[in-house]
Amino acid sequence: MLIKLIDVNKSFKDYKVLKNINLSINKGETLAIIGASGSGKSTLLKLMIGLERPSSGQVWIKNEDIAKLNEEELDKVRLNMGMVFQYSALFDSMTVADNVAFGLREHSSLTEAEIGHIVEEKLNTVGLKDFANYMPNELSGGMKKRVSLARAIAFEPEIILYDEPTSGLDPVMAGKIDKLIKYTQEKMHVTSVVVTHDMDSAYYIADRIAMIYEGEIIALEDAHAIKTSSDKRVQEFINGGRII
Ligand SMILES: Nc1ncnc2c1ncn2[C@@H]1O[C@H](COP(=O)(O)OP(=O)(O)OP(=O)(O)O)[C@@H](O)[C@H]1O
Repeated sequence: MLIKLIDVNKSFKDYKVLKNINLSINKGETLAIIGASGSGKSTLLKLMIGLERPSSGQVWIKNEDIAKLNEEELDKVRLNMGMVFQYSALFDSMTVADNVAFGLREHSSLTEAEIGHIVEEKLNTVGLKDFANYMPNELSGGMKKRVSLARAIAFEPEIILYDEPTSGLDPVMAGKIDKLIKYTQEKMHVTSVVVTHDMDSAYYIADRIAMIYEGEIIALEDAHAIKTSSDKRVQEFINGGRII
């Protein structure tokens, strides 16, 4: 087990966003998290990387309960994790190559030559080797997401968390991102957690799909079981409210 949440609750003031979450994610697995807007998906992802702390419960990443760690200890755990944010979160004043190199420069003792080599290799992986010297504002949304992915894999982390990686992209670009997510799993044996609204993407990339409804996990199954679920809330969500 690489990630394990035990009895996790999260409230903002009096509002309970996540209720009694128990979730185990295996090494090498891709888990998709689906659910309506505001159901708590992003909060769940943030708990897994320590950007939010649970109000109660445990968040195990490998052999550490990160809910108990201070910022410095958390930083060490995060070196083993990559995150692809919803809006890419690139530094606008840095080139694509510098964005990908940023974490390596901050957190490793690699030489500039070694970093340059890694940046080239990762940009090549995401199909952007010719864009190293571009600025983020010269790229499309899908290209920015790919740069963000290159940055997330630069450290060769064991875990990658994706917050809506295909939202706002056309179907072809969304398909490219999905293939890259699958590539990181198959070739790099990464464990991935992907928050998405995109059911085609969830079916394609995920070993299992977790559905959150009003802060609770109401289904945790493979794609076939989700598609054929007898739970009305699941059917309504996956069919976009169009009950069939
Ligand atoms: N820092 C915060 N302070 C207060 N409330 C918050 C905070 N972060 C999230 N919330 C609330 O928690 C709820 C769940 O938010 P979250 O972003 O996890 O939902 P989501 O399922 O990812 O939604 P979406 O699909 O729209 O991104 C929302 O009602 C939101 O307003």
